[in-house]
Amino acid sequence: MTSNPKERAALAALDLVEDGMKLGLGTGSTAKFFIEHLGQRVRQGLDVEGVPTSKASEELARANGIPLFELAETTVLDLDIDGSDEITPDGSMIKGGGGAMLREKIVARASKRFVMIADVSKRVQTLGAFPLPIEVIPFGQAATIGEVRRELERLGYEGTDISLRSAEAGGFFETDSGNLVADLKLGRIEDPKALDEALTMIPGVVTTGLFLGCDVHQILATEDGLLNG
Ligand SMILES: O=C[C@H](O)[C@H](O)[C@H](O)COP(=O)(O)O
Repeated sequence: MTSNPKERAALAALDLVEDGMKLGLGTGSTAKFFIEHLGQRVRQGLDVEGVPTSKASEELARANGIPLFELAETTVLDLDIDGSDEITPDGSMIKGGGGAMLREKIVARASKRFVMIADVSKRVQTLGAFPLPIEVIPFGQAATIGEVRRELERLGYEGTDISLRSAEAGGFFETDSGNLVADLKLGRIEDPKALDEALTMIPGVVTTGLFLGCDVHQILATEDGLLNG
């Protein structure tokens, strides 16, 4: 058994996978472990298909021989396995550290069961220490950010540091949908629902990294075992 908490959580999620399932394949370093181990099982004969939540996960899944398909109007996934940047005991999350939150939300919504895998450091009592990513369309981004700032002030977040995410190769980070990501350093989010509603009402904001009200099963791992398990 591995001592890596992310891999441990991924392996625990693998136990939930059954023959014939349609799966959502998450994004990030924890989901990567899941996809790699799933690939091993597929090579041993497991019959599943997956919908990746990012181009990176698509490439990884293909390299690991996992059959892929596209979401259609009537597609219902059996199980979505994804990571998180912060999660509270009641399952509210910040996601999007890798910029994949839009596809991740679509896939989570299409799934009968949503399982979050993470190392235990992602567990928080209050969201917001991790900067909240929001996806913004490039057109009029400066005006959109101005609106975001005004909404934050209206909600009582004074002088929030807002930065457009940079790409490692230089320039701005671009999401798989060709948009930008702004990271909001809020520190503490008292009312995530009110914040999410206010931000998503702004026309240039496509979505936020807040995942709220999901019926999510949490698998949190330490070096020694699973939390509560
Ligand atoms: O956009 C990225 C996703 O929301 C990830 O699930 C999240 O950032 C967690 O990633 P990791 O497993 O690398 O901590």
